[in-house]
Amino acid sequence: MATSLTLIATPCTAPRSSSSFALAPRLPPRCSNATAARRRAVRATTLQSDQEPAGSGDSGATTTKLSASTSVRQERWEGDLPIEGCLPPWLNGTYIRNGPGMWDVGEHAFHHLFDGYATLVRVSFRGGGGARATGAHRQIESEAYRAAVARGRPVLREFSHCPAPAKSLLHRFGDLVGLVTGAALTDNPNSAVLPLGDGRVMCLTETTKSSVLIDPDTLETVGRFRYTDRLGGMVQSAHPIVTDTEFLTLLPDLVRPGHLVVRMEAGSNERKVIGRVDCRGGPSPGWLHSFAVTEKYVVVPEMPLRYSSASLLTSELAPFYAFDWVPASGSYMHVMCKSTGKTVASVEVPPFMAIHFINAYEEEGDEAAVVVDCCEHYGDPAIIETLVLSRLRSLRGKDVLPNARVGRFRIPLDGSPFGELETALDPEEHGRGMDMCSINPARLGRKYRYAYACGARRPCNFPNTLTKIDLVEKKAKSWHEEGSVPSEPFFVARPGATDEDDGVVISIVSSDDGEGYALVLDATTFEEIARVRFPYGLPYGFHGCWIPATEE
Ligand SMILES: CC1=C(/C=C/C(C)=C\C=C\C(C)=C\C=C\C=C(C)\C=C\C=O)C(C)(C)CCC1
Ligand SMILES: [Fe+2]
Repeated sequence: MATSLTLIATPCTAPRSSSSFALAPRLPPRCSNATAARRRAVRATTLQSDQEPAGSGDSGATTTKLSASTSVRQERWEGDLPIEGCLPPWLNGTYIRNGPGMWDVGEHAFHHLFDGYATLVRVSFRGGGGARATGAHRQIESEAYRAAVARGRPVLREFSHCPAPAKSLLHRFGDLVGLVTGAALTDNPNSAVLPLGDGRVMCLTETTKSSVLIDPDTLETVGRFRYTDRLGGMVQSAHPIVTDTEFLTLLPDLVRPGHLVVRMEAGSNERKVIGRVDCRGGPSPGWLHSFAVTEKYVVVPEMPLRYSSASLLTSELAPFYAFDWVPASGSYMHVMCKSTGKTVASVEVPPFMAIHFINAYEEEGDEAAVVVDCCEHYGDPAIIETLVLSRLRSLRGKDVLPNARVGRFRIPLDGSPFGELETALDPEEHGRGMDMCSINPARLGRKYRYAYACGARRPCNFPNTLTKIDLVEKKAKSWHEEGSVPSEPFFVARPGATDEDDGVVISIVSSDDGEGYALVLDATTFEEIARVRFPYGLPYGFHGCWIPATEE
């Protein structure tokens, strides 16, 4: 494991994605066998194997293996990728994944998975006759990242890292201003990557200042996304709900515990308030990484893992980094009508701990309700500590991943004070672990059958399978390869499909032996149909997106 990082600002000479299909040398023919595909040299010309161990195999650069929790060794790389198996003829477009790929800077090694500086990984596919794939990775140039590289240590507050207080009184005053204004918080956008309805592509995490635009072809950081409204706010959901027409998100209010529900039209930079939900427990809002919507409603969760205002304002870590676990404060679900901004239900629910919400829908009739599904950790915040890097690295193969289930809330819309939380299917189906979920986006906010997630093949200390969960039959199918860590399975629908699971699932896999590849599964059968190998291992990443190719 490297504890320091040499940054190599590598000029990319390899062709770029959209035009690269035309320029790139021919890759192995469709449905080539794995050996033949691997024998073809990957053009890894931008990897500087003399300076940094970059990978393995045909690139010629062999040494230290990169795996899920090893920092990426170069700022960027771009090149052609060999395809093993068959890409579906309709799979034309670009998959981009965001995540915390760099946990070491200068002499500083971060402590937690969530701390890493954002690394984008891109795979552009062209299926059909003469199938091709190109790949790339690149660091997002946030202020946090650039300052850390320049100083050889982190300068802003990351998830588990608070910079030491300044020595001089004058600088301490500066620190205080930074804390109160939020300027001391990171802008490292390592969580989601989202194509907006107007064609721009945004990356972000939970600080409002972290929203940036990137170029999906070059992965270059275009610049900060500047909200032109005056809503301010230090934090936001890392998972806005984005459609062709709008961007919906929540802005937690840390002073008067609650959340603003806001909407931004495609093409605009101005968020407008739909309404406000008051939190019912205290002393601050429940941590809100993601939330759910139905066709009519926005569902605002409130769990007992709450923002620690004291931690955020004093730059000292709380028991759970930026959060306090306050079980006595209760758990609630609030439902706001999108068109009126009125809260139509606010119910107490059994204790829960959820980072990622899967989907929600309305049930009509005498017992009208909103059903909300999430990756639920049995009301226990232990998962946060499981994701400490030293544990991820040292406890491989040990059965220390806390149990998780598909938690299904039923929120009655008749004014009843309580909602229900049940387990949607036997958790043994997915190995008692599950998180990092996706659905067919056409089912967003509607009744749906399939969820894709990372599950567990025990013993394990981290989710290590891809799983397709059938919420009707209450069964799951899984993909697993010994020693491999797959990231969020991302569903891409076949153009023109009507069946919910007609498409593919894409995930990027980091294996213990230093391999990195994009895996393409048939979403119906959940069988592997192709893999596209990078010439080096890839760090773990969080969330992906799909950008269909435009007609040529
Ligand atoms: C959370 C706050 C901050 C920073 C957050 C950042 C930088 C990233 C959060 C990423 C998350 C929550 C990823 C979740 C992944 C879950 C996994 C892999 C689960 C696996 C389970 O089996 C600030 C900005 C520091 C301050 C406010 C709060
Ligand atoms: Fe997330």
